[in-house]
Amino acid sequence: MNVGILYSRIRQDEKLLLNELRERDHEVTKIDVRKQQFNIEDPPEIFDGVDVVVDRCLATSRSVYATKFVEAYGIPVVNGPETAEICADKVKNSLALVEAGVPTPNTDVAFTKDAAMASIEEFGYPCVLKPVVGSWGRLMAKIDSKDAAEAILEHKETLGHYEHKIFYVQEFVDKPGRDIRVLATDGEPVAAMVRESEHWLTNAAKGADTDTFELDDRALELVEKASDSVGGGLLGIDLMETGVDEDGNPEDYTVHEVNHTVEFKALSEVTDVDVPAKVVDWLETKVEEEAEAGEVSA
Ligand SMILES: Nc1ncnc2c1ncn2[C@@H]1O[C@H](COP(=O)(O)OP(=O)(O)OP(=O)(O)O)[C@@H](O)[C@H]1O
Repeated sequence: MNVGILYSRIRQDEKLLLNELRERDHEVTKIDVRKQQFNIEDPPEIFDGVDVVVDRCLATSRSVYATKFVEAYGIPVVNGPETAEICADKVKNSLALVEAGVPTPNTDVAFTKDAAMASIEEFGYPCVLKPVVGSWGRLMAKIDSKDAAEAILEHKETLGHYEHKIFYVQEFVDKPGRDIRVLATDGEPVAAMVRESEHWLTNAAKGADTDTFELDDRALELVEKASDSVGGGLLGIDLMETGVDEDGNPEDYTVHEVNHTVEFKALSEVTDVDVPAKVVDWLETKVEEEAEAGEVSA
């Protein structure tokens, strides 16, 4: 098959994917989105012969628009634009999870400093303020006091980009010093890891320690539901444990986020699972299914 990779920078994650595809003799078309003009009717030539497109754009806005074009050109794309749109925005992400009955941290959205302050006081201290768009834990604030809240809100209102004027206030989850990242393809886990840190942000990008994690039935159920809630695809599903029993086993979970252009280098390093191989297996199946569906409707 000919796999188009939408990208603006080739990271280690993309290299892993490209190596696996080439080892299996698949053709790879690298599509640097910075160099394309996406016409509303005629696809750029680079898409000729491409069977499936994998979106690996770093910038969310590019992901959302470029995948929309690929879909309009009639080429299967993972993840699709609807999924990208939900995952790219924490508000849409939270709403989708709630609608699907997936436990997720309670969240308020407010449009003014005063309304946000009322939410913060309601949640109590500490609570969390997140930018609606962003990743790697950037510009996230754990608010420990009213003084801190006032300062952060004022900074955001005065200095922030317009997206920072949407205040996303969330309850603080007292997790056991770690969160769980599951890489899943259409709700089927490929591998999972815990990210452990003394810092309240436990993102791998922030230097957290990582280790493998065995998913129990409840986690499996939530991963499937969380994936469905955003339309499926190759996703990174982030969970926090909301309690652990005497033996250190999770009592329940809350899903705080589903990521659409998920990084898997850190996971590959920690697990025995051949992550890129699993991802390419899934892609191959997807393309076969698309081809069969095309033959049936033809
Ligand atoms: N409500 C919360 N209570 C406690 N800790 C939280 C909460 N929300 C997030 N965290 C911590 O902050 C980290 C980053 O959160 P989140 O995933 O929402 O941010 P992000 O910028 O989208 O990160 P990434 O892109 O790596 O997923 C999580 O890994 C978790 O450890």
